[in-house]
Amino acid sequence: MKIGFGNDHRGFETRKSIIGFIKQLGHQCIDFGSDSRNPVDYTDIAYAVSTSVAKKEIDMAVLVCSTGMGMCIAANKVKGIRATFCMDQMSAEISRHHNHSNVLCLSADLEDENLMHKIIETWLKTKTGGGRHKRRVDKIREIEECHDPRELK
Ligand SMILES: O=C(CO)[C@H](O)[C@H](O)[C@H](O)COP(=O)(O)O
Repeated sequence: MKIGFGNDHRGFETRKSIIGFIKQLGHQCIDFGSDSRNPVDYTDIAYAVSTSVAKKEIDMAVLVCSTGMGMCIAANKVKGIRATFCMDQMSAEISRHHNHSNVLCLSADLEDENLMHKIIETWLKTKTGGGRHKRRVDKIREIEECHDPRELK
């Protein structure tokens, strides 16, 4: 598969190892940066990577920032993106099987390299579930299509 990767300055230290690991698993890895310790806004990286997933230029993507949370919030603003923040293999598996996650967000400061690799491997190999899981993900798509926040009182 074609897997995107993006990090901000806080994720810089992990990038080499993660890109290498994704390739080692037999995937193509498309690097969206940032290849520098200079501060960069996680929003810009998350937007570029998520847009590429939404346009189906790439299949899925991994994002890393300090906590993984900023990347996750920004990625989920892009239509078609189901970004999940995972801290263990079980949440990685469920986020794929139940929620059809297409962007995985990781924390450079709370997860070590070995754990990140295990999470990525599990996430990439887990297939999306059908039945009730697909029905619920279809409902997420409906919310995305129809929800107008101006209707909220
Ligand atoms: O959004 C975040 C926190 O949830 C990201 O982890 C960023 O990496 C972090 O905010 C960057 O912080 P910095 O003090 O500007 O390095």
